[in-house]
Amino acid sequence: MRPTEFDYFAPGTLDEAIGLLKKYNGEAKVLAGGQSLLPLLKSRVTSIPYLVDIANIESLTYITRNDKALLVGSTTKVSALENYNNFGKNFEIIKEATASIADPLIRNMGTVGGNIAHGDPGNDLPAVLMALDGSVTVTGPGGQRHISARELYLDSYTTSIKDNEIITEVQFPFWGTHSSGTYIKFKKPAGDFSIAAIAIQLKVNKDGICERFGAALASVGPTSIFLRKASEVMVGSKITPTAMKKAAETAVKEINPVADRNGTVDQKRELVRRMFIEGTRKSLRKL
Ligand SMILES: Cc1cc2nc3c(=O)[nH]c(=O)nc-3n(C[C@H](O)[C@H](O)[C@H](O)COP(=O)(O)OP(=O)(O)OC[C@H]3O[C@@H](n4cnc5c(N)ncnc54)[C@H](O)[C@@H]3O)c2cc1C
Repeated sequence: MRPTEFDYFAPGTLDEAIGLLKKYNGEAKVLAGGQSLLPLLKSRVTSIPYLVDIANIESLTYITRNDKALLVGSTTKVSALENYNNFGKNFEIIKEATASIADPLIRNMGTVGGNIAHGDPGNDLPAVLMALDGSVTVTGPGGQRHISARELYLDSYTTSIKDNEIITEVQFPFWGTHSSGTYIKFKKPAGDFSIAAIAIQLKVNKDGICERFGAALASVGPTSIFLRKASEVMVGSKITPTAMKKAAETAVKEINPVADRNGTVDQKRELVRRMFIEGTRKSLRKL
C-alpha cells in the first residue's frame, strides 16, 4: 500500500527542523531512518500530513565521550554504534544489544535516536538505556532539556517527548571499574523482534559487594520496563545464587505480562526469571 499524501521537508539545520515542527504544531513528525515510521505510513496504520526528515542535519551524527558518558548524536546509525570500537568491557551491553537488532540492512538505516524515540516496547536500545540509567537530550522551541530513560516511556508508542521536540543526543553513562553488563534476547528467527529481552549492567566493589545494578526488559509489557525493585534488591550484598533468585522473584512480581501468540503469562514470567539469573551470571563472568 502507499502512504496517504504528505509534505516532505529535509532541513539542513536543527533550528529549521524545530521551526517546521513548531509551525505545523502537532501535525508534523520527525523522520529519521524511516525503519519504523515508513512501514506504519505505508500500511496506513497512521497518516501524517508533514514529515520533517532530520537525516541531513550533520551536527546530529556523532559518537564521542566525556568523563561521565558515551555521547551519541541522535541520527547516528545503529550500525555505527554497533561497530564503534572504543567501548571497552564496560559497554558490552551496547555491543550485544545493537548486534541483535533486526538485520544489517535495517541497522544501516535505523538511527539510535529513532530506536529510542519510537516507544516500541520491543525495541532493544530503550532497555539498555534504562538499565544503564542513561538519558536523552531533547531540543525544542524552548531550548534543551534532559529526560532520564527511566522516565521517558509513558505507554506503548508514547513518550514524554513533545510533538515539537527532537532527541538530539543520547547519553550512555559509564559505570567505571569492576562493572560489566549483558543483553540477552530471546527471539524466534534471526532478524525478528524479541519475545522477551533483558539488559543488565552491574558494578561491584573490591569485596564483591554489589554497588550498582540496573535491569530492564523489552517486549514484556506495553513499554520498555525498568526493573526498579529487582535492581534495588541486588544492591548492598554479594551477588550469590540466593541473592539472584530473590531478585529474580522480585522482577517477576514487578511485571504484568499478557498472554499472546508468543506464550502464556506464566511462560513469560518464567522466561523473565531465567533471563534475569542468566543475565546476572553472564555479567559477573565478564568482570
Ligand atoms: C523488519 C524490522 C525488524 C526490526 N527489528 C528490530 C529489533 O529486533 N529491535 C529493535 O530495537 N528494532 C527493530 N526494528 C526497528 C528499527 O530498529 C528502527 O530503526 C527503529 O526502531 C527506528 O529508528 P529509525 O531511525 O528508523 O526511526 P523512524 O522510523 O524514522 O522514526 C520512528 C519514530 O521515532 C520518531 N523519531 C525518530 N527520530 C527522532 C528524534 N531524533 N527525535 C524525536 N523523534 C524521533 C519518529 O517521529 C517516529 O515516530 C525493526 C524494524 C524492522 C522494519
